[in-house]
Amino acid sequence: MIEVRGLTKRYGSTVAVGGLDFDVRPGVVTGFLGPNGSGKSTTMRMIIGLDRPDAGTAHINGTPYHRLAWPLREVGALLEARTFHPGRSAENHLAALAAGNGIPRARVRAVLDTVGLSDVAARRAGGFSLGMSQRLGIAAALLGDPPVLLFDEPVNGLDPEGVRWLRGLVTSLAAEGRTVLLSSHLISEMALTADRLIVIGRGALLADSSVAELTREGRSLEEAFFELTGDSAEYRGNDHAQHRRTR
Ligand SMILES: Nc1ncnc2c1ncn2[C@@H]1O[C@H](COP(=O)(O)OP(=O)(O)OP(=O)(O)O)[C@@H](O)[C@H]1O
Repeated sequence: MIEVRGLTKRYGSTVAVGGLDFDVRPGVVTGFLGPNGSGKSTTMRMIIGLDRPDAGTAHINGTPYHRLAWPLREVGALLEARTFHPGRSAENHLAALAAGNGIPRARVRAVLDTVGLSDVAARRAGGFSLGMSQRLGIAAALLGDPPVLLFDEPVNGLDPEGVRWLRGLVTSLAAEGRTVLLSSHLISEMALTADRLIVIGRGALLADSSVAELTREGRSLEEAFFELTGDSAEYRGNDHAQHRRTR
Protein backbone atom coordinates (compact mmCIF):
# COMPACT_ATOMS: atom_id res chain seq x y z
CA MET A 1 0.00 0.00 0.00
CA ILE A 2 1.21 3.51 -0.82
CA GLU A 3 -0.46 6.39 1.03
CA VAL A 4 0.13 9.91 -0.25
CA ARG A 5 -1.21 12.81 1.84
CA GLY A 6 -0.90 16.50 1.03
CA LEU A 7 2.22 15.82 -1.01
CA THR A 8 3.68 19.08 -2.32
CA LYS A 9 6.82 20.02 -4.23
CA ARG A 10 7.79 23.42 -5.61
CA TYR A 11 10.69 24.29 -7.87
CA GLY A 12 11.07 28.06 -7.56
CA SER A 13 7.68 29.47 -8.57
CA THR A 14 6.60 26.20 -10.25
CA VAL A 15 4.28 24.02 -8.18
CA ALA A 16 5.29 20.61 -9.55
CA VAL A 17 2.99 18.75 -7.12
CA GLY A 18 0.35 20.60 -5.12
CA GLY A 19 -1.28 18.85 -2.16
CA LEU A 20 -1.81 15.41 -3.67
CA ASP A 21 -3.84 12.79 -1.77
CA PHE A 22 -4.26 9.22 -2.99
CA ASP A 23 -3.82 5.58 -2.02
CA VAL A 24 -2.34 2.84 -4.18
CA ARG A 25 -3.80 -0.46 -3.05
CA PRO A 26 -2.32 -3.94 -3.19
CA GLY A 27 -3.60 -6.63 -5.54
CA VAL A 28 -4.42 -4.40 -8.51
CA VAL A 29 -2.42 -2.50 -11.14
CA THR A 30 -2.84 1.25 -10.63
CA GLY A 31 -2.04 3.43 -13.62
CA PHE A 32 -0.64 6.93 -13.11
CA LEU A 33 -1.57 9.28 -15.95
CA GLY A 34 -1.19 12.95 -16.72
CA PRO A 35 0.05 15.27 -19.46
CA ASN A 36 3.75 16.16 -19.84
CA GLY A 37 5.00 18.09 -16.83
CA SER A 38 1.96 17.26 -14.66
CA GLY A 39 4.09 15.98 -11.77
CA LYS A 40 4.06 12.18 -12.15
CA SER A 41 7.83 11.65 -11.96
CA THR A 42 8.18 14.18 -9.15
CA THR A 43 5.49 12.33 -7.17
CA MET A 44 7.19 8.97 -7.74
CA ARG A 45 10.56 10.43 -6.81
CA MET A 46 9.13 11.71 -3.52
CA ILE A 47 7.54 8.33 -2.76
CA ILE A 48 10.93 6.63 -3.03
CA GLY A 49 12.88 9.35 -1.25
CA LEU A 50 14.77 10.79 -4.24
CA ASP A 51 13.10 14.19 -3.77
CA ARG A 52 12.15 15.81 -0.50
CA PRO A 53 8.57 17.09 -0.29
CA ASP A 54 7.99 20.70 0.74
CA ALA A 55 4.89 19.46 2.54
CA GLY A 56 2.91 16.27 3.02
CA THR A 57 3.88 12.63 3.34
CA ALA A 58 4.23 9.44 1.33
CA HIS A 59 4.13 6.16 3.23
CA ILE A 60 5.03 2.70 1.96
CA ASN A 61 3.19 0.06 3.95
CA GLY A 62 2.92 2.58 6.79
CA THR A 63 6.52 3.84 6.77
CA PRO A 64 8.19 6.79 5.01
CA TYR A 65 10.89 5.63 2.57
CA HIS A 66 13.78 7.08 4.56
CA ARG A 67 12.81 4.99 7.59
CA LEU A 68 12.74 1.66 5.73
CA ALA A 69 15.45 -0.65 7.05
CA TRP A 70 15.99 -2.42 3.71
CA PRO A 71 14.45 -0.14 1.06
CA LEU A 72 15.01 -2.43 -1.96
CA ARG A 73 13.25 -5.25 -0.12
CA GLU A 74 10.24 -3.03 0.57
CA VAL A 75 9.86 -1.10 -2.67
CA GLY A 76 11.29 -1.59 -6.15
CA ALA A 77 11.30 1.26 -8.63
CA LEU A 78 12.14 1.87 -12.26
CA LEU A 79 12.33 5.63 -12.58
CA GLU A 80 14.97 6.36 -15.17
CA ALA A 81 16.72 3.99 -17.50
CA ARG A 82 20.50 3.91 -17.35
CA THR A 83 20.96 4.49 -13.63
CA PHE A 84 23.90 2.12 -13.56
CA HIS A 85 27.63 2.45 -13.89
CA PRO A 86 28.22 2.11 -17.66
CA GLY A 87 31.43 0.12 -17.21
CA ARG A 88 29.84 -2.55 -15.05
CA SER A 89 28.27 -5.69 -16.41
CA ALA A 90 24.54 -6.20 -15.84
CA GLU A 91 25.32 -9.02 -13.44
CA ASN A 92 27.86 -7.00 -11.43
CA HIS A 93 25.49 -4.04 -11.23
CA LEU A 94 22.76 -6.24 -9.74
CA ALA A 95 25.24 -8.11 -7.52
CA ALA A 96 26.41 -4.80 -6.01
CA LEU A 97 22.81 -3.77 -5.32
CA ALA A 98 22.08 -7.17 -3.77
CA ALA A 99 25.18 -7.05 -1.56
CA GLY A 100 24.32 -3.56 -0.30
CA ASN A 101 20.76 -4.50 0.56
CA GLY A 102 21.08 -7.90 2.23
CA ILE A 103 19.55 -9.65 -0.79
CA PRO A 104 20.66 -13.24 -1.55
CA ARG A 105 23.08 -13.47 -4.52
CA ALA A 106 20.82 -16.08 -6.15
CA ARG A 107 18.26 -13.34 -6.83
CA VAL A 108 20.62 -11.79 -9.41
CA ARG A 109 20.40 -14.76 -11.80
CA ALA A 110 16.69 -15.12 -11.09
CA VAL A 111 15.81 -11.53 -12.08
CA LEU A 112 18.17 -11.55 -15.10
CA ASP A 113 16.24 -14.59 -16.28
CA THR A 114 12.87 -12.92 -15.59
CA VAL A 115 13.74 -9.89 -17.74
CA GLY A 116 15.42 -11.95 -20.48
CA LEU A 117 18.99 -10.64 -20.02
CA SER A 118 20.72 -13.87 -18.92
CA ASP A 119 22.63 -14.21 -22.18
CA VAL A 120 24.11 -10.69 -21.93
CA ALA A 121 24.66 -10.70 -18.15
CA ALA A 122 28.44 -10.37 -18.56
CA ARG A 123 28.29 -7.49 -21.05
CA ARG A 124 28.99 -3.84 -20.13
CA ALA A 125 25.64 -2.25 -19.32
CA GLY A 126 26.87 1.02 -20.90
CA GLY A 127 26.60 -0.67 -24.31
CA PHE A 128 22.97 -1.68 -23.80
CA SER A 129 20.18 -0.37 -26.02
CA LEU A 130 17.36 1.64 -24.41
CA GLY A 131 15.13 -1.43 -24.24
CA MET A 132 17.89 -3.55 -22.69
CA SER A 133 18.56 -0.77 -20.16
CA GLN A 134 14.86 -0.71 -19.28
CA ARG A 135 14.96 -4.47 -18.74
CA LEU A 136 17.97 -4.05 -16.45
CA GLY A 137 16.12 -1.33 -14.52
CA ILE A 138 13.13 -3.65 -14.14
CA ALA A 139 15.46 -6.41 -12.93
CA ALA A 140 16.83 -4.03 -10.28
CA ALA A 141 13.28 -3.16 -9.17
CA LEU A 142 12.44 -6.86 -8.79
CA LEU A 143 15.73 -7.80 -7.10
CA GLY A 144 14.57 -7.50 -3.49
CA ASP A 145 11.25 -9.28 -4.21
CA PRO A 146 9.46 -6.21 -2.83
CA PRO A 147 5.74 -5.99 -2.03
CA VAL A 148 5.52 -2.50 -3.61
CA LEU A 149 6.63 -1.61 -7.16
CA LEU A 150 6.75 1.67 -9.07
CA PHE A 151 7.38 1.77 -12.79
CA ASP A 152 7.75 5.14 -14.57
CA GLU A 153 7.26 4.72 -18.35
CA PRO A 154 8.51 1.12 -18.30
CA VAL A 155 7.54 0.32 -21.91
CA ASN A 156 9.79 3.12 -23.18
CA GLY A 157 12.14 1.47 -25.68
CA LEU A 158 10.73 -2.04 -25.28
CA ASP A 159 10.07 -4.02 -28.45
CA PRO A 160 6.58 -5.51 -29.07
CA GLU A 161 7.55 -8.76 -27.33
CA GLY A 162 8.84 -6.70 -24.39
CA VAL A 163 5.64 -4.65 -24.18
CA ARG A 164 3.55 -7.81 -24.06
CA TRP A 165 5.90 -9.42 -21.54
CA LEU A 166 5.77 -6.35 -19.29
CA ARG A 167 1.97 -6.37 -19.40
CA GLY A 168 2.00 -9.97 -18.15
CA LEU A 169 4.63 -9.17 -15.53
CA VAL A 170 2.79 -6.25 -13.90
CA THR A 171 -0.50 -8.14 -13.99
CA SER A 172 1.03 -11.16 -12.26
CA LEU A 173 2.87 -8.99 -9.69
CA ALA A 174 -0.49 -7.47 -8.74
CA ALA A 175 -2.18 -10.90 -8.74
CA GLU A 176 0.41 -11.99 -6.15
CA GLY A 177 -0.99 -9.26 -3.89
CA ARG A 178 1.69 -6.63 -4.53
CA THR A 179 1.09 -2.92 -4.86
CA VAL A 180 1.89 -1.78 -8.41
CA LEU A 181 1.97 1.85 -9.60
CA LEU A 182 2.64 2.26 -13.31
CA SER A 183 2.96 5.46 -15.32
CA SER A 184 2.68 5.49 -19.09
CA HIS A 185 1.61 7.88 -21.81
CA LEU A 186 0.35 4.95 -23.85
CA ILE A 187 -3.35 5.02 -23.05
CA SER A 188 -4.02 1.90 -25.09
CA GLU A 189 -1.48 0.08 -22.91
CA MET A 190 -3.11 1.42 -19.75
CA ALA A 191 -6.50 0.24 -20.94
CA LEU A 192 -5.06 -3.28 -21.27
CA THR A 193 -3.05 -3.31 -18.04
CA ALA A 194 -4.50 -1.09 -15.31
CA ASP A 195 -7.46 -1.82 -13.02
CA ARG A 196 -7.47 1.61 -11.38
CA LEU A 197 -6.21 4.99 -12.53
CA ILE A 198 -4.90 8.05 -10.78
CA VAL A 199 -4.95 11.00 -13.16
CA ILE A 200 -3.17 14.26 -12.35
CA GLY A 201 -2.86 17.60 -14.12
CA ARG A 202 -0.64 20.53 -13.09
CA GLY A 203 0.27 18.67 -9.90
CA ALA A 204 -3.35 18.21 -8.75
CA LEU A 205 -5.57 15.13 -8.59
CA LEU A 206 -8.11 14.94 -11.44
CA ALA A 207 -9.41 11.39 -10.97
CA ASP A 208 -8.92 8.37 -8.74
CA SER A 209 -11.23 5.68 -10.10
CA SER A 210 -11.46 2.28 -11.68
CA VAL A 211 -10.86 1.94 -15.41
CA ALA A 212 -14.39 0.46 -15.61
CA GLU A 213 -15.90 3.66 -14.11
CA LEU A 214 -13.91 5.90 -16.45
CA THR A 215 -14.91 3.92 -19.54
CA ARG A 216 -18.60 3.45 -18.68
CA GLU A 217 -21.24 3.95 -21.40
CA GLY A 218 -18.83 2.92 -24.13
CA ARG A 219 -16.45 5.85 -23.64
CA SER A 220 -12.88 5.02 -24.58
CA LEU A 221 -10.12 5.59 -22.03
CA GLU A 222 -8.54 8.09 -24.41
CA GLU A 223 -11.77 10.13 -24.51
CA ALA A 224 -12.00 10.00 -20.72
CA PHE A 225 -8.38 11.15 -20.42
CA PHE A 226 -8.90 14.16 -22.70
CA GLU A 227 -12.10 15.15 -20.88
CA LEU A 228 -10.25 15.05 -17.56
CA THR A 229 -7.07 16.77 -18.67
CA GLY A 230 -8.49 19.21 -21.24
CA ASP A 231 -7.58 22.27 -19.19
CA SER A 232 -4.37 20.82 -17.76
CA ALA A 233 -2.15 20.20 -20.77
CA GLU A 234 0.60 22.83 -20.68
CA TYR A 235 2.43 21.74 -23.81
CA ARG A 236 0.58 21.35 -27.09
CA GLY A 237 1.96 20.85 -30.55
CA ASN A 238 0.56 22.69 -33.54
CA ASP A 239 -0.59 21.54 -36.96
CA HIS A 240 2.54 21.27 -39.06
CA ALA A 241 0.66 21.45 -42.39
CA GLN A 242 -1.06 24.70 -41.36
CA HIS A 243 2.27 26.11 -40.22
CA ARG A 244 3.75 25.41 -43.67
CA ARG A 245 0.81 27.13 -45.44
CA THR A 246 1.23 30.33 -43.42
CA ARG A 247 4.98 30.62 -43.89
N1 LIG B 1 14.67 19.22 -10.86
C1 LIG B 1 13.75 20.08 -11.29
N2 LIG B 1 14.00 21.40 -11.31
C2 LIG B 1 13.08 22.30 -11.72
N3 LIG B 1 11.84 21.95 -12.15
C3 LIG B 1 11.52 20.66 -12.15
C4 LIG B 1 12.46 19.65 -11.73
N4 LIG B 1 11.85 18.44 -11.85
C5 LIG B 1 10.61 18.67 -12.33
N5 LIG B 1 10.41 19.99 -12.50
C6 LIG B 1 9.18 20.64 -12.99
O1 LIG B 1 8.10 20.08 -12.29
C7 LIG B 1 6.98 19.87 -13.14
C8 LIG B 1 6.57 18.41 -13.08
O2 LIG B 1 7.56 17.62 -13.74
P1 LIG B 1 7.51 16.03 -13.78
O3 LIG B 1 8.77 15.57 -14.44
O4 LIG B 1 7.20 15.51 -12.43
O5 LIG B 1 6.25 15.77 -14.73
P2 LIG B 1 5.78 14.43 -15.45
O6 LIG B 1 4.31 14.36 -15.25
O7 LIG B 1 6.58 13.27 -14.99
O8 LIG B 1 6.12 14.78 -16.97
P3 LIG B 1 6.41 13.85 -18.27
O9 LIG B 1 5.12 13.19 -18.60
O10 LIG B 1 6.79 14.85 -19.31
O11 LIG B 1 7.50 12.90 -17.90
C9 LIG B 1 7.39 20.38 -14.51
O12 LIG B 1 6.95 21.72 -14.63
C10 LIG B 1 8.91 20.33 -14.46
O13 LIG B 1 9.48 21.30 -15.30
